[in-house]
Amino acid sequence: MKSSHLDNIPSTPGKFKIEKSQYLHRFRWHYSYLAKLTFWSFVFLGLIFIFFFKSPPPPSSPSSIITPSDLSRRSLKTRSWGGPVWEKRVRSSAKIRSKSGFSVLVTGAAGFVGTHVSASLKRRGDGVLGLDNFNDYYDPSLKRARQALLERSGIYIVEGDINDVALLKKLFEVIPFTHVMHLAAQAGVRYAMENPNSYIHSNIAGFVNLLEVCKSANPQPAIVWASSSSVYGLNTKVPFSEKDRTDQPASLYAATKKAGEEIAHTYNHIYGLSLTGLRFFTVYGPWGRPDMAYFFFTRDILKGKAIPIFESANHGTVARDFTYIDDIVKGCLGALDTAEKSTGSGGKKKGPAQLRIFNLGNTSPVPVSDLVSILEKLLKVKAKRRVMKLPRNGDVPFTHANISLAQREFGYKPTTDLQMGLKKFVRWYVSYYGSGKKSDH
Ligand SMILES: O=C(O)[C@H]1O[C@H](OP(=O)(O)OP(=O)(O)OC[C@H]2O[C@@H](n3ccc(=O)[nH]c3=O)[C@H](O)[C@@H]2O)[C@H](O)[C@@H](O)[C@H]1O
Repeated sequence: MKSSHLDNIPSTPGKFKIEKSQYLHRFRWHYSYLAKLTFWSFVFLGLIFIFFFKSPPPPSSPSSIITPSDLSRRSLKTRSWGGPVWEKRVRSSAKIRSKSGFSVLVTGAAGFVGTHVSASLKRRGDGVLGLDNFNDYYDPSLKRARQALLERSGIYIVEGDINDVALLKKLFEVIPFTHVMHLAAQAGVRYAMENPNSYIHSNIAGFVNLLEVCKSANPQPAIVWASSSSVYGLNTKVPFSEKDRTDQPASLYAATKKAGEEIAHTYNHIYGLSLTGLRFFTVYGPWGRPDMAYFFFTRDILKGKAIPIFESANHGTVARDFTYIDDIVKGCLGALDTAEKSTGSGGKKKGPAQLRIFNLGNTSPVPVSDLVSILEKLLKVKAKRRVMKLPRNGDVPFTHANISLAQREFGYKPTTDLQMGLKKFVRWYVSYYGSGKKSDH
């Protein structure tokens, strides 16, 4: 094809010298070609240098078992655990300081319930080691603040995931834990529609990993773990009793907690693990979870932002058996104190072991609109209420606990009503975030 006249027009007008010799032209072309080649060779070598010398070194393996989840985790991040200094920290945190105290591994220790339970155990002289992956389901700076709080009382939180088998094995190698308080989980009922896999990852895969390590440990620990009131799902019989059916979960969250209860049965049956599941009823209080209604209602009321208040069909009330954190902590400690030893060892069952489920609620459901009225009084700000139909997102219209079983077994008796509990929460909230309308968390 013939070139068009446009091809002969220089890109830099005025510099085009048609009379220059062919030789000079070729020399210049070669010269610039060599310069470019040298330049790009240096860039290429530089990149190779950065790749080999700056990439993180492979972790010095304190343990030999590597799982696929470890590998994917490590490809992003180097291992933050292992070594003599780390082991010393672990030992010191888990050291029992009272006669007949326990050594407890608390998973989810930087979480809301985990922080409170860890602090309480430590106060009474038990050895406590925390484990938490510090994920960003909600503001991780709140988890870091809780961590700092625990650190001040000598509790170390190992940063890691319950899916990391090598880490769990290492922890049991260093400390023969008598108990595991398993509170690490993907919480939240509505978020399950946004990120279903996170529930499978933490509440099912993570739980199984933990049980696998516990069943092989010698001695096997007794395990107390967080189930949920949400397992009652669409039940209409009130108050909810542990004997009631729990086969109608309304959310994937509830379904994973129910699955956890069945998985617990299996590990108890095959391996003799002592397992106690606690069905928590809408736990609230200082250092709580910002994804929960009472927490973000407080934030939004202070900001003057509208709050959505759900109502069920025919303008029916939506109510919860809100339970104050201190009551829940007492229930957790009661369950730990009455947990019998696991009967197996090294993966073999030696005899039947304890398997329990308890409701931990407050036994007095309160409509969500009343919760808002209490907050209005405490905050001295009128809420902008947007009443709307309960969305089909996993929420159930009401919860109400029958707590007689926990009462009988370990004297569980909640003592804080919603009015008093929210007063303590608001006091904490204001001291932590300030009462201004600027809190942007
Ligand atoms: O007991 C449990 O097993 C669960 O408790 C908690 O779930 P819930 O009881 O659903 O608490 P939470 O979200 O605070 O909603 C409270 C109320 O406000 C209503 N609600 C909620 C949001 C909203 O925008 N408007 C509203 O009216 C809503 O309809 C509800 O009536 C934990 O989050 C969960 O992890 C699990 O532990």
